[in-house]
Amino acid sequence: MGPVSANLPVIDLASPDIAAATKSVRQGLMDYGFLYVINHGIDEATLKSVYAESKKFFEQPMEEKMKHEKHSTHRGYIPPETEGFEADSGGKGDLLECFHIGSSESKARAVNVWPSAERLPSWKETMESYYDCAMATSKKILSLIALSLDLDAEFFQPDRPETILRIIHYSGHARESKYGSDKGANPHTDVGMLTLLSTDGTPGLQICRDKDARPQLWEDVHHIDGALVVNIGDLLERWTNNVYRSTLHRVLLVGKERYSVAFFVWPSPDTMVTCIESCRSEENPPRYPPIRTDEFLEQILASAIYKY
Ligand SMILES: O=C(O)CCC(=O)C(=O)O
Ligand SMILES: [Fe+2]
Repeated sequence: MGPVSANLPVIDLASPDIAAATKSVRQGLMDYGFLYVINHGIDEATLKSVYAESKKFFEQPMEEKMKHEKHSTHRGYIPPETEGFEADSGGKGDLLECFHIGSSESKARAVNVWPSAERLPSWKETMESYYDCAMATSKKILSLIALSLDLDAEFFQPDRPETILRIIHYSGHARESKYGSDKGANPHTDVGMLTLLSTDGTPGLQICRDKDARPQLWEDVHHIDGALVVNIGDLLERWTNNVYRSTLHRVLLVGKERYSVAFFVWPSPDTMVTCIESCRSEENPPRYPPIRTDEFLEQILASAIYKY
């Protein structure tokens, strides 16, 4: 059997038919935990400059990139094969390299690190501008998700969101691996509330809807021009009492370089995550006790393969 394609719903964020959009969001998050969004408000020129700047950073010599290596507050450059170790992958980390930028109003007061302004004069401005666009788009999606759960549209709007903008580069070839890694990104779920993903169109992203099935069935998430991919993380899965799914995904290498940009949104750290009313019933009683967002993230990050 050849590769299977995931048939994710496409949500038009500019559609006046909110009821229809809400219904598709619900179906997509129940079936896949993944969606496409179109008319998302991030224009092509913005994305183009993000990719151009991303390329400029990753093209630099390793020695230059390592000057910005990620520090204890998770901001900065992460070289290949340092993260994403799967429990059973025998020490094979992700082949991707990436750069993390966080929110400036973060609880931890973590400071961002930036490439040298002399070498890359437009880098910071370009990424900050994308950050703002991605946040505005994420807020629109969070409204639809809230409506899809019979909640007030504002329910998930974080007042002090914790976010990571992750600029990613895949070299495309496993032969560059030092430790025998063979995946761009090992199978994982995202930990937070919402992920907004843009790619340069190069394939490789796959999802597995039933992580316990053997053999696992991996479905390709194809690129759609003009669309962004959205998925939810473990925190929203818990909040919805497992009604919405935080789906396992990975990135295979396809023999060609690949660039992508992921934007991870978490609620404010003091937000209580308590089973949403419309997600509980006699047949589906609450599975988890209430927990504060920061406590949940602390617990889950201890076991997750990604530490952000
Ligand atoms: O690069 C991609 O397409 C996905 C990246 C991803 O899943 C992640 O960074 O969590
Ligand atoms: Fe992910």
